[in-house]
Amino acid sequence: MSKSDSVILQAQGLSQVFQEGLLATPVLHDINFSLHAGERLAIVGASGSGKSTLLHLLAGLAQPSEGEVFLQGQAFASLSEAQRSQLRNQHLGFVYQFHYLLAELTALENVMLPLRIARVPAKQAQHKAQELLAAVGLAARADHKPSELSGGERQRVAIARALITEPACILADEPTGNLDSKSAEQVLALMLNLNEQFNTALLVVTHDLQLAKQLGNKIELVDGQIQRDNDANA
Ligand SMILES: Nc1ncnc2c1ncn2[C@@H]1O[C@H](COP(=O)(O)OP(=O)(O)OP(=O)(O)O)[C@@H](O)[C@H]1O
Repeated sequence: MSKSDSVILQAQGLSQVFQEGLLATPVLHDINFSLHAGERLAIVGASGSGKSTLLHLLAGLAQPSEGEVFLQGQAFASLSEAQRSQLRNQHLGFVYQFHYLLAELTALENVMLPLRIARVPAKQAQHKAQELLAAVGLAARADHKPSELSGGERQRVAIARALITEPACILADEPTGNLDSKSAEQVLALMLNLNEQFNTALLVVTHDLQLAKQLGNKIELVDGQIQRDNDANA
């Protein structure tokens, strides 16, 4: 895999404390790491350890109590809300446990959607969406609606949709959490393949230690802090 040294996403001294009245709940404490172009990283931790909170901060969807997140060298905190969403849309793709495809649109139309929102002409968007559906092995399902696809196929459509804007980084939250083990394996293999093919950095939040192992690099959140582990033979 060709890797460059460029840092895509950087967490610097991130802490998050949720304050409700007099009750302060510290969730994250002094989180530091960088994700480079083409790198893969799993974030694991027990339920309630702060994985989703961290993912929100990394996407610039919430403000940390302390510290900063840099996406392509730009600090989210230094930007307006509109600039933050522009930066996010330009460089990040999202894959969730539930696919969030629009029921009334075909697979092709769902994949095209981010480009249509970005006002890319329909023909161009359609061509790109067809290419990506082929890349995820679903060229023959382009005209199917989500209800006519299996769970694994829907998740592959969601991955194609996340990739269509050519993001530097995919943030995935339990991407295989809703799938049977065979579909989960296929979806993981696909993400690893796309990561190599497009050099897209891949950050996956998961409970699944097997999945984390296959990603190679792992950060474990324990008591709001990082315990790092590198699995060379993953
Ligand atoms: N807006 C909020 N206000 C107060 N507490 C919150 C808020 N959001 C999350 N928390 C608390 O922060 C802690 C971490 O939550 P988070 O959802 O990040 O954990 P998680 O590791 O993603 O959990 P899971 O694996 O169960 O999804 C939990 O104790 C949760 O109750």
